[in-house]
Amino acid sequence: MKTIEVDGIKVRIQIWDTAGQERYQTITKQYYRRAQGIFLVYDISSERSYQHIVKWASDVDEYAPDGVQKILIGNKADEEHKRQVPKEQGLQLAREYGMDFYETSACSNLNIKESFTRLTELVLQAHRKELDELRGPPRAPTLARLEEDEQQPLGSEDTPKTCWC
Ligand SMILES: Nc1nc2c(ncn2[C@@H]2O[C@H](COP(=O)(O)OP(=O)(O)OP(=O)(O)O)[C@@H](O)[C@H]2O)c(=O)[nH]1
Repeated sequence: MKTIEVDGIKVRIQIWDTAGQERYQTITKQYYRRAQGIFLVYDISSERSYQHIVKWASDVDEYAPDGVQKILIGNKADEEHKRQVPKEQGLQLAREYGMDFYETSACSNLNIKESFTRLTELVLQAHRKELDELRGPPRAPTLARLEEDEQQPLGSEDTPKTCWC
């Protein structure tokens, strides 16, 4: 679980890292059904992992809900010396699928926040109508709610902690 702020809205996202290995695929497919956003990730130092994206994308088409948002990721961008997949090749595939594309590095923290924020933005946009209903028209009760929120103790769900002891 992670809370991020997008467009002034605090969004709590639940992240599942599915197993890549073939033997877990029966389980993996179960997770697609409730997904709202999906990262398709390959390793820039492995042409083979890039080739697998076609299979992942077709599984997502088959098992994920229709409106699911997808982003293509080329991870391990810190391993430039081992690169087998040119950035242009990743971009090209993303264009074909109509997806955004990021090269990331979990090691150097490159584009991690950016890609999660973007995927969340896309999910929010896709659910804009429900979101507007949630926000509701601006009216007095909102003020009352704000006052209530201010009284929440430090360390409650979305309040950043200043001390963990
Ligand atoms: N250099 C580098 N190594 C990475 C990066 N991200 C992950 N790794 C390494 O790659 C290996 C595999 O990482 P995992 O997170 O297990 O990859 P995965 O795709 O979830 O693997 P599966 O569980 O088989 O699906 C580990 O040794 C990680 O430390 C990265 O951005 N850069």
